[in-house]
Amino acid sequence: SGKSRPMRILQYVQNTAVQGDANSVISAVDSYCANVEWAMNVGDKKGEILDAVVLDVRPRWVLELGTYCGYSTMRIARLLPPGARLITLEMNHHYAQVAKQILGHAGLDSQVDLLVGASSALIPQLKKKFDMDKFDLVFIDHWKTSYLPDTKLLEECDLLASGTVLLADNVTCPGAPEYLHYVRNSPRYKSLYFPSQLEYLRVEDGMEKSVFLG
Ligand SMILES: Cn1cnc(CNC(=O)c2cc(-c3ccc(F)cc3)cc(O)c2O)c1
Ligand SMILES: [Mg+2]
Repeated sequence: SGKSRPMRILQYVQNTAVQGDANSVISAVDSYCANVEWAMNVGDKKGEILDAVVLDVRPRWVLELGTYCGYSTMRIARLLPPGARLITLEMNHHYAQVAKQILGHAGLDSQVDLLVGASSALIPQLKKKFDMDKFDLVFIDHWKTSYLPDTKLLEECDLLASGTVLLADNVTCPGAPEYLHYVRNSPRYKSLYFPSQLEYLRVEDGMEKSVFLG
């Protein structure tokens, strides 16, 4: 039952996870997607790399590109210091609707602003909309062909400070070759690859951590 895969994930979360307990919601999504049907969440293995980066950066302002069901949104939001904000952009209305409900079940919706629309249209509005200046951390996990143009747009909109960390999912599978070449060859980034596995599968994937040097 459940019309879509995101709906089926939401139903499983609502039926099995403890309301207000983010870790139980994260575990519920992982067990559903590992045992019932695969879904493109960052997953538990790469999720531990994401957690470590969030804890290291201790960001005040976080941007996520690509919300999907809100799995990585939860992983980030549950680790944020008080007063920090996570803005997540999703262009698919149905995914956003499901993510909002999953974030609500986890009790994390107060730290998160979920915007629906094209990242290329939303990014230029963020400073004014949220009265903010620079992001401390950007998690990139949307269309793989959008990674590079949106990174250049973040630079152009002056949303990156010296020290801002970009963390990109799927740089090996499905891959983001143009993005990788850019961050690894530009003098404006210090880049490092974190090898891992594609969510819920024994397939190589990894995340690229790139520090903007200003
Ligand atoms: C429809 N859509 C809305 N947002 C997006 C952006 N995300 C992805 O495309 C994405 C894809 C895969 C993946 C798919 C098939 C496969 F065989 C191997 C990997 C994994 C991920 O972690 C992803 O983030 C896609
Ligand atoms: Mg991904």
